[in-house]
Parts: sequence; C-alpha cells; structure tokens
Amino acid sequence: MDNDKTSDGGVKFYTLEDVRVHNMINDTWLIIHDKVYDISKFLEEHPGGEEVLLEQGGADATESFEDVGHSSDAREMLQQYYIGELHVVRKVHFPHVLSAKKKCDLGVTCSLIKNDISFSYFYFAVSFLHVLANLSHFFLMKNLPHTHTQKKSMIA
Ligand code: HEM
Repeated sequence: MDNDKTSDGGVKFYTLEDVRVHNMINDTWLIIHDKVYDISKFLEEHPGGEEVLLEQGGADATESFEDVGHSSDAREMLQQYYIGELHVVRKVHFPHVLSAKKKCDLGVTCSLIKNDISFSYFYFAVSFLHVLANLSHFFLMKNLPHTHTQKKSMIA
C-alpha cells in the first residue's frame, strides 16, 4: 500500500520511498523534475526502448531524461502519465534538523539526524554559556568599585 497524501488541492504527494517500490515491468514509476509519473503503460511505446525506462524505474530519472535531450513532444507526452508530486518537507525553523529530516524522507541515511540534533544542542549550550559569562562579567564589573571603596574605608 502506498503511503500517499492528498493536499487540499487534490494533488497527491509521494515520498521517494513510495516511488522506489514501483520498479518493475507492469508497475514502473519515475520522478522527473519533482513530479511522479506512472509509465507502466508507456514502456513498450518508448522510442528509446523499454530497457532504459526500466533501469530508471522507481527512481529520479531527471538527469537521464534531460541528458537525452528529449523533444517538446516527449515532454508533452509526460503529462498523460503524471500521478503526483514528490513530497518535499517544508522549511521552517531549525534548518539543520529539517535538512536532515528531508534527507531522511528522501531515503538517504537517517543517522545524520542524530548528529544534526546534537549539534543544535551543542550550539544552544555554547550560546547559553556565552550569555552566562557576559552576565557574570557585568555583575563583577558593577561590584568592583564598591569593593574598592570598602577596602579604602577599611584602611582609613
Ligand atoms: C516517461 C518519460 C519519457 C518519455 C515520455 C520519453 C519519450 C521519448 C520520445 C518521444 C522519444 C523520441 C525522441 C523525442 O521525441 O525526443 C524518446 C527517445 C529516447 N528516450 Fe525517452 N522518454 C522518457 C524517458 C526517458 C528516460 C528516463 C530515458 C533514460 C535514459 C530515455 C531515453 C531515451 C532515448 C535513449 C531515446 C532515443 C533517442 C534517440 O534515438 O535519439 N527516455 N523518448
């Protein structure tokens, strides 16, 4: 079963994981420019042969598609096989974590996330210590003249 999501506009979104399993004859999906195509019924019709399409099955074929220099007719043909968009995680705060999450969604190793999160904590801790050091310095400086006059009055 595909883990596809439908937005308000009725567009379906697929992750790379969803697309990856459609990599066989009679069930071939491709990604071209972040759009997902079900080209199962096109394999035999492809002027460049079905082999090249099967090789790209379940994957991002943007580069191979562009390398061939397909005609505008070929680009128009694509539309009839369109089934949805590649799911991309929206960017908000914490760019380290989100970029790692996106990599994870796109099927690249997720272990990077842990490193990125610990880097965020490390960055937070360093900033916190920096603020603490500045505050201590501020209060120390504020109290110094006071200590000095105290010493002077003690001597007198
Ligand atoms: C669903 C996506 C695709 C469509 C609709 C499509 C369509 C076409 C069409 C109509 C042609 C005839 C030449 C032209 O009009 O440009 C063609 C040729 C060709 N296509 Fe595709 N194609 C697709 C994907 C791919 C991919 C992913 C590859 C990857 C290698 C590829 C490789 C080729 C090759 C090698 C030729 C032969 C070029 C030649 O003989 O000069 N195609 N394709």
